[in-house]
Amino acid sequence: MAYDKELAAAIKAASLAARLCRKVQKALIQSDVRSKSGRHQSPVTVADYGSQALVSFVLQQEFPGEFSLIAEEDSNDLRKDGAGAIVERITELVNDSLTSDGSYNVTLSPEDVLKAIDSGKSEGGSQGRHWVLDPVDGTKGFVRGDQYAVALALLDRGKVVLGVLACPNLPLTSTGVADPQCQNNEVGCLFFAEVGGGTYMQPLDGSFTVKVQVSGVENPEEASFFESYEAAHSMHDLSSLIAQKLGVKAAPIRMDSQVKYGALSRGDGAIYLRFPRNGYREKIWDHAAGSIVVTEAGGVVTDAAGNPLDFSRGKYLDLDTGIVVSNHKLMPLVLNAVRASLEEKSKPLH
Ligand SMILES: Nc1ncnc2c1ncn2[C@@H]1O[C@H](COP(=O)(O)OS(=O)(=O)O)[C@@H](OP(=O)(O)O)[C@H]1O
Ligand SMILES: [Mg+2]
Ligand SMILES: [Mg+2]
Ligand SMILES: [Mg+2]
Repeated sequence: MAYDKELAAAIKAASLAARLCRKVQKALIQSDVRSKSGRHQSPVTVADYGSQALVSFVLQQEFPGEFSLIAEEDSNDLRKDGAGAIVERITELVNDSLTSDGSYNVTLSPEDVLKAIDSGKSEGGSQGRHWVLDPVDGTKGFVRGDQYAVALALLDRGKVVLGVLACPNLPLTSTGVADPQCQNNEVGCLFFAEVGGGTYMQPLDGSFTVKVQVSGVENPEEASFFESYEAAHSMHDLSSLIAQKLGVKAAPIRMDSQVKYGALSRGDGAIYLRFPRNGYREKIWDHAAGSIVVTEAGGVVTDAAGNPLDFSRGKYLDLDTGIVVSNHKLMPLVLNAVRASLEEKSKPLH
């Protein structure tokens, strides 16, 4: 396939980053978590920075000279007075991960780490190739001890051509995967997809691979749906109205991050509804890897009006109100319910 070399490098980078995150989540201490400066404060941890430095370093080693990365974090807060100790801690984590892997015989300095983090400042767009990274997607979930993902994708001329989602806390076994190799209690999955090649899942150690498919459910009454764990990230009252109109019986599955896309790609549920509050602009790194993982598994990802997501316009996805995911059979029904619910919500109260 056309992007096999890139896919192998992405799997390697995301697996290493996932191992780093796992180590941090196990030992998470108060000083590892900071609030990002700026108007919309959100948490960021040594794992977010360490993961971004590691993925950026590995990709630059594998593809020297032709490197463009759009990633969530930057080193601004790490270059402020008093951040020395945290930069040391990140550097140590990154070097430990590189040593444990063994394929790169290097020790990075704190400045190398800061530079690696800052090489994620590309603007993306519709020309050329760009890597897209969310080093820890679902940082709130990560801090809570719940679900999170390392999400890495490649854009080629504005289209997502491969995606890797490492989900260190997602159990391998699901109701949707009837493979005897998966019948254990192991936790930690990696999903990967290349355009035209389908979607696959592995345990984090890569010891086996299974092809996955989205749910084939056609009757919405039998479908269950995913939404954000955080009520501030998606309007739960709106998704509940949509589910009611569809006749969905099951309670929503609330889960942090793009792990929702991974779980959906193997049929754990059939629908994902995401409705951020007015004014929120979606970033490409929150959906690029997840969307190809679902579409290559036979699903559809659109905005609330049914339009495909456009990853070619820079770091934002400019879209109509929300993101909706399901299989092809359910999609028209889901979009009708979305339309009806949005209309109902926008009617003035008497
Ligand atoms: N206000 C608001 N509205 C919508 N979305 C927001 C908002 N604030 C943040 N974010 C982004 O949501 C990312 C977390 O993904 P989810 O929303 O799927 O997970 S969660 O269940 O809400 O934690 C989260 O990703 P990370 O920052 O990588 O954790 C954010 O990019
Ligand atoms: Mg964040
Ligand atoms: Mg994110
Ligand atoms: Mg993030």
